[in-house]
Amino acid sequence: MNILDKITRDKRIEVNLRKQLIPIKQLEQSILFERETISLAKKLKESNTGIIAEHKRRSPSKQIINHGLNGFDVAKGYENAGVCGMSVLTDGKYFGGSLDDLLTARASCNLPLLRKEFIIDEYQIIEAKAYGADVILLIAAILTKAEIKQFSELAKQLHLDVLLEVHNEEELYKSIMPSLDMLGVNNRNLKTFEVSLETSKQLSELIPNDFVKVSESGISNVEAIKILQPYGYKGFLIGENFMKTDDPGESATQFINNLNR
Ligand SMILES: O=C(O)c1ccccc1NCC(=O)[C@H](O)[C@H](O)COP(=O)(O)O
Repeated sequence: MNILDKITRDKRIEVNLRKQLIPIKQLEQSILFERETISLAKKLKESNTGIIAEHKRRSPSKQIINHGLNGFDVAKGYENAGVCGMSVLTDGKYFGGSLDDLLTARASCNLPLLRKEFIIDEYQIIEAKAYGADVILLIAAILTKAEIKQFSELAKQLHLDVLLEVHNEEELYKSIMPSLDMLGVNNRNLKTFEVSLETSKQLSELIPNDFVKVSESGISNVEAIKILQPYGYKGFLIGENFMKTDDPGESATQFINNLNR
C-alpha cells in the first residue's frame, strides 16, 4: 500500500463522517458559496513568475515543517510578496491542515486559493466552494477517468478552476479533457519521496498547449524555475521551501525578487 492508498482509505471514512455532520444543503447556504471566484489559471497566464505558495504544516515525506505559524500572517505575507495564488493543505491526519486554515487564508487575502486535498467525492468540491476556495486539485493517481470528468465538470459548474495532477504518462493520457484548466506535474515520487525536476521536463511535451502547465514539489531555488520555464511551465507550486522559514512571506518576497533580477 503506497502513501496515496493510505491517505485515500482514511479520507473515505472522514468524508462519510463529514457528510453526516454538515449536509450539502447547509454548505450551499454558506455566505462564501455565493462569492465570485478568482481564476488562478488566468493569473498564471498573465504572470512572469507564476509562484503558487503553499501553507503546509507537515507532510508524510518531511514530518514537521512548521507548526508555529499564524495562518493570517502566512496568507498576508504571500500576498504582499506578489505570488499568483496560494495553496492550502486541508488534510488533517497527514498534513496537519484543516478547513479552518482555508477560511483563515480566505479572510486574510484576495489571492486565488487552491484547496489542496485528496478529493474522492463530490462533497469535498462543494465544501471547497463553501470554505472560500477558487481552485480544486484532482489527483489522477487516485481517480478513474469517469471520476475526473464528473468532478471537474461539477467544479466548472461552481466556477472553480481545476488543477489536475499527474506523476507519469499513463495518468496524463487518461486525464486530458476540456473541463480542466491546469495540468500539474508532481516531481515527488510517492514511493520513494524523492523529488526530480526530470519528471516535469519529461512530461511537458505531452501536455497540450490548451492547459496551463504547473510544476509541483521539490522547487527550492530560482534556478529550478529558470530551468522549467523553457519547457512551457507557467506555474510553480512551492511549499516546504517557504514554510520551513520563520517568515514564509519574506522568504517568498526574496525568492520573487531573485526571479525578477
Ligand atoms: O509532501 C509530501 O510529502 C506528500 C506526500 C504524499 C502526497 C502528497 C504530498 N505533498 C503534496 C504536494 O503536492 C506538495 O505539498 C506540493 O507540491 C509542494 O511541495 P514542496 O514544495 O516540495 O513542499
